[in-house]
Amino acid sequence: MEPILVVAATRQELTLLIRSLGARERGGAGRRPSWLGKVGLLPVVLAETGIGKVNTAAALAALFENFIPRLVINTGCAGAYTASGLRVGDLAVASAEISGDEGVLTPQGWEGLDLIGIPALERKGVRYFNEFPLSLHPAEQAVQLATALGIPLRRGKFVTVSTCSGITARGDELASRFDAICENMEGAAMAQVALDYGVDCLEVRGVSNMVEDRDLSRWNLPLAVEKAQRFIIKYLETCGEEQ
Ligand SMILES: O=C(O)c1cccc(C(=O)CC[C@H]2O[C@@H](n3cnc4c(=O)[nH]cnc43)[C@H](O)[C@@H]2O)c1
Repeated sequence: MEPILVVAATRQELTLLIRSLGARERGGAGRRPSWLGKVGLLPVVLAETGIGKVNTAAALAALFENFIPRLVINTGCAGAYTASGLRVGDLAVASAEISGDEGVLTPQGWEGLDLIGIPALERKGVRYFNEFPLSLHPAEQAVQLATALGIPLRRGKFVTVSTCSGITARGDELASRFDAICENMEGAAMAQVALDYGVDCLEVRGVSNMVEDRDLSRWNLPLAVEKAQRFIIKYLETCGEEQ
């Protein structure tokens, strides 16, 4: 049975999963640590990619050269945009990922890679510039599971940034430009590499902070990563039951 792969930027975002799945360290993720565990009969590989798009892309390329999972799940925390309806501790599922700061700043404003005319990825005749779709079925399953469990979760577009928005106005600008609900630093890299290798992908993040004028006293990273991991465990259990 092909494993499901779960990736996160930091160890904190995987610790509960590693423990709950009785996972043991393995190789095969390039220069990054990874573990193999099980949910019932379902094998699950967990990998710590490091922060940001470069680390995520490097880790996923190394992993996919080693094996092709049936699904890759990106988890961790995220900053929610003010108009999203999300609150700290809620969950968010990506319908699409957007590379939010790859493009050109012109005198008329920001433009994406389409202005340059060079796509980030071309696959099966489709040119992908800044936006990468995520797989529909796993996201719908996640929404249904959250509804059944009474867990607050919203599905919408995520923005991936290299410069985090520590200013309310910048977050509001990205939210309205891309019609997005939250931001992070890795998801677009996962979605692009998964699309390139033809691997289904899902992204579920816990909201650690609102994207507002930077005030770390209002953040709750431990709550966000715990909520996200507890939900991923439930999701993996439903995948295991389908076998
Ligand atoms: O110190 C800061 O100002 C700061 C700003 C954004 C994120 C952090 C982190 O410590 C977490 C980075 C980590 O978590 C994801 N994340 C969480 N919140 C956000 C956000 O508001 N904007 C972008 N990324 C966020 C991200 O995927 C990283 O892996 C500190």
